[in-house]
Amino acid sequence: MEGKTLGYEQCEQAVTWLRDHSQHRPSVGIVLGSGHSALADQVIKADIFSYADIPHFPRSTVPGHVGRLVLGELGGHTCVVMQGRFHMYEGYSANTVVFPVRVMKLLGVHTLLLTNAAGGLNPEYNVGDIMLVKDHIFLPGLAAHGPLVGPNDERFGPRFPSTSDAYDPELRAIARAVAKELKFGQRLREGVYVMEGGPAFESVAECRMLKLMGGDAVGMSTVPEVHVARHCGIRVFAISLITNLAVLEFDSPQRATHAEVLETGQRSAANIQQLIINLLTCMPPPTPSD
Ligand SMILES: O=P(O)(O)O[C@@H]1C[C@H](O)[C@@H](CO)O1
Ligand SMILES: Nc1nc2[nH]cnc2c(=O)[nH]1
Repeated sequence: MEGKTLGYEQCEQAVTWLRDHSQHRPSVGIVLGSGHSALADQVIKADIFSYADIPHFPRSTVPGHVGRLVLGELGGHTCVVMQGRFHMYEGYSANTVVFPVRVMKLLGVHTLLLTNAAGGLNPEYNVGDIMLVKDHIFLPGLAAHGPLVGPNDERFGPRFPSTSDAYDPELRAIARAVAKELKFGQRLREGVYVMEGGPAFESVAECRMLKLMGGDAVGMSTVPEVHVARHCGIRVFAISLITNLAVLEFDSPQRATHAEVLETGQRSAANIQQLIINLLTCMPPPTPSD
């Protein structure tokens, strides 16, 4: 496990660097998961930075995670877009995984839109469905392997934040209306995302357990980012693209693969992009009180 703690001062240094290198002052943050990176190509007046050039930023190591931060205009908002995220299974601590979200906070971001690729646990789900995340089960977090473990920095938020209200109901309602306009029909779902540590995909018995626990989809990310975003008062919206179906039968020949995850991501890119851009367009414009 990589051990350097990235705190408030390191966030400030990254923010200073970004403000020196871009005129954009983003109010919306977007994190693009596996196979979703093409959305960043839609950003207008884009300033594009490799993670390698930004002070204290970790490096992307996963195929499908480009490793660039894009600042510019999207859907009428000034946005900062992560073209690729960090995962705990890459060997990064939870503190490192969430560093960019804290940088976003200090940049002035008040709303965070997260995307991920996930395996469908709910038997009604199909590959290509888009699930609005209404809640989560944070398996590493339940065992104190979350980003808020350790000394609490009150400049970010309180010691004991609530997570029962993590996923903003108003943004989900707008997304449902947008999906209706886009005629997504049954492809639009709303459910519970389970985060496991990875990098191995789940065994059949594990998939069965996660389904019994109330999970609709399973993945390896997102919830650490949600925890720190809510900790520092950022409004959160998250979607999972169902890229594959969890294997729930012991004698099934089906296997989850990262190649299938990326392939489904590419096939569904247009739908995800339309949903996010239309959501941004319908989102109330940022006000100073947000
Ligand atoms: O970053 P996300 O959560 O979209 O990536 C998922 C989880 C693993 O990183 C990878 C497995 O294929 O996709
Ligand atoms: N853990 C997990 N992560 C995924 N990411 C995309 N598909 C899956 C999956 O089936 N399981």
